[in-house]
Amino acid sequence: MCGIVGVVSTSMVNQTIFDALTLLQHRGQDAAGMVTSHDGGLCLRKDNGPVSEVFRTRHMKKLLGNIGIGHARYPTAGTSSSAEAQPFYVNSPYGVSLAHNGNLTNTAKLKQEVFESDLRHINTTSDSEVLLNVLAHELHEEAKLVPTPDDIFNALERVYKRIEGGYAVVALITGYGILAFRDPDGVRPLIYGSRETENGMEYMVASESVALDAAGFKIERDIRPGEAMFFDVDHNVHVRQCTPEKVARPCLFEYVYFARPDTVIDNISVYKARINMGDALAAKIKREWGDLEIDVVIPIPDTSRTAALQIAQTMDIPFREGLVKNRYIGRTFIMPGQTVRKKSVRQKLNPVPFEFKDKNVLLVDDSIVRGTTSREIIEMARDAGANKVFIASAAPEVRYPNVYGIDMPAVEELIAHNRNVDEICELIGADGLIFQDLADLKSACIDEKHSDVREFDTSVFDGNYITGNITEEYLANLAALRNDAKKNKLETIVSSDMLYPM
Ligand SMILES: O=P(O)(O)OC[C@H]1O[C@H](OP(=O)(O)OP(=O)(O)O)[C@H](O)[C@@H]1O
Ligand SMILES: NC(=O)CC[C@H](N)C(=O)O
Ligand SMILES: [Mg+2]
Repeated sequence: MCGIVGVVSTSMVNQTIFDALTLLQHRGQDAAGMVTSHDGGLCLRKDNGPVSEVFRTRHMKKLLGNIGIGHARYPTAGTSSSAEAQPFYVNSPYGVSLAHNGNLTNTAKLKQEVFESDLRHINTTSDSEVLLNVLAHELHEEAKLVPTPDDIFNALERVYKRIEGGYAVVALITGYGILAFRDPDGVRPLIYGSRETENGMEYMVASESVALDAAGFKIERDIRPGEAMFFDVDHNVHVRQCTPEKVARPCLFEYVYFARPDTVIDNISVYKARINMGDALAAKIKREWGDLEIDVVIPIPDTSRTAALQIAQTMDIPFREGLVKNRYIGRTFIMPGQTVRKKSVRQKLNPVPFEFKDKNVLLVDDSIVRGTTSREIIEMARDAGANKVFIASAAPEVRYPNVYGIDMPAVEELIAHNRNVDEICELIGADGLIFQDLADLKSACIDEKHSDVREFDTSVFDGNYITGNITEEYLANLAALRNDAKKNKLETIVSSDMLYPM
């Protein structure tokens, strides 16, 4: 779920992109990068690490120009080597840089085509580098020394025909402008806004509205599924619908976990959705555990806070911050590798013992995926002297792999795979466990007044892959390629090979 941003400005963009990436850091904390363009030249900085570490003053000083794109990476394909940090760049045609959020689901086929028909070289195992080369090839096919927006859109229409999966993309075409586009189902989010200045209009396109708000850009609208926008260097905006018009079916997990609560995706407030999730879950708890004595509701920080507070209020039970979060440790779920994830839960969350001692505690989390967090927290609660430990999840059981940009490739790693609620409860060591129902989660996210979205990508909960091209064989290959053990091995090979020294 990387964070992407593109800015066309009337003044230097480096600080604006840096600030936007900082606001999108929760979407990817492994690597960051930025490309800016100045006088026909390009400045690129990317590396592993969080935004504040990747861009030091010495880099910022060199990132010159009024137009640029940025990326905050959570690796979901390839490896987490610095060679796969984004934006990626190819020099022909024009010099194109690209930042991508999501996953392509036909990377292997595309890669072969890129080598054998497009006669291009791919340097890494990243799906985003393949995507960039497909775009570059199709732009090249237009054979225009000076491409018009129509030439660019014509090329992009062919890209849409070739690529499959979930994607939101920003690409800087050096000397011409920024191209932004979203997959045909709108699985991955992308929004744009404008800012009026004395010197003219400025535009920002980003994964989440929060990046626009903070920089003072007025939100224009979400980019529609299958729609492309081109912001040219003269600050004109061009639009083309490249695939048949559809209502977006955004990823339901964005509302559950990925997005910041103050973001609005496809006109649905993430905060409101999480409040509604709390209401629905409280109703289920009352229904199923009506007679249970619960003394205190404790959220598992951070993301579950909004829903947990609502549960406590609805059920008239005290809400307490019984777990203190170390604010300097990132999100656990998007860390690469189970060992580091497990260790970081303990480093990140510490109990306030008297909130647990002799109490019947209801812990609330937004989701239970591998069970890493809940297992550790329940043990902590018991160590702190809790009488009974119940846990409620604002999302249903995650039973299926994700193929559109969340790194959940192997079903065996999912705690709910082939297990019922009682078995999961036993495994995480709780006295009781409740999951939200999928229908309730969907209703919590639907906002009929503000948004036309009625359906979501719910694949991780029900195995229904909306692109229609996901076979058992594909899933088996994905699991074999990207399970935790295999990933560790790949990291070692790639980093020692120094494929792409920076
Ligand atoms: O069952 P698991 O595999 O542990 O995954 C689910 C947990 O991971 C996420 O927290 P994370 O620490 O990533 O981020 P947060 O601080 O935003 O809650 C999520 O909010 C759950 O707490
Ligand atoms: N989380 C994402 O959107 C990742 C983008 C791309 N698949 C990568 O791994 O770099
Ligand atoms: Mg969490």
